[in-house]
Amino acid sequence: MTAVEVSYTEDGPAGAPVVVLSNSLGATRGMWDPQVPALAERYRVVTYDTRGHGESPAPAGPYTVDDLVDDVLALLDRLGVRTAHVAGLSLGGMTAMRLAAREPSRVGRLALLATSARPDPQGFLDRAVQARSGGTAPLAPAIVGRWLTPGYAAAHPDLVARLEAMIAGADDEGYASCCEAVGHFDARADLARITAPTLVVSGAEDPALPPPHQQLVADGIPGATLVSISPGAHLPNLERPLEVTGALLAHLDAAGSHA
Ligand SMILES: O=C(O)CC1=CCC(=O)O1
Repeated sequence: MTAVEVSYTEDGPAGAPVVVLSNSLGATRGMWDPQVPALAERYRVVTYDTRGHGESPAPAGPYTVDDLVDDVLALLDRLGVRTAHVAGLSLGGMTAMRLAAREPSRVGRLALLATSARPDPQGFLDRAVQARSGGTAPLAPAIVGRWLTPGYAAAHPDLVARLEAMIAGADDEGYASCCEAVGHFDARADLARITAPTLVVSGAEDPALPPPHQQLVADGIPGATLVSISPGAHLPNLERPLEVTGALLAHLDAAGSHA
């Protein structure tokens, strides 16, 4: 499929090394709001909406994660960026992982949060059917119930409402097609080929993609480091922003890392 022109935002100094942040299924680039200000102090931070989400186009499916990688490469080309650090969460992590395996020269350092090299397919394929038939809004409460730990969600009703609205705002066909991209994703054979220095982050209580998924990714990528955020669920960057931002900065700032 032809790459689409995704909608994006840039923050930080124009001449600084570039960090691209890729969102999870159902979220928008706004999910990175807690990370952007600190990262933008010394990086040119590019956040974008994965196709089917936020302000990006939602062409008719099916999509594969390779299509989403093509969108990121097209974005980098549009920005005149040859090499970027790339961080992604969940579906965004799958995009980042596949990008690093396919185009190693375009990725400096890699950060893979709450993601998987082989998600359990059926749940995502079933969800694609539900999104097409009934829309994303009715799915939102159950999905957000996996993004935050129960205690944190109960204490932060405004955040829960904002996240549910993000999911309801996704294009139904685009969201369903991204569910299918997740359901068909299998990067297990890619892992050993990834050469970018890699940080893997787990939410210790993540019910969506539990820690064994990130353990498999960290075990498969040569030299990868695994950090567990506890308590933390599927979006630990929202619930534990200081820890996750700190881990990202420590990884990106490592000596000789500047892309
Ligand atoms: O939406 C979920 O339930 C969890 C998830 C899987 C892939 C992704 O990006 O989010």
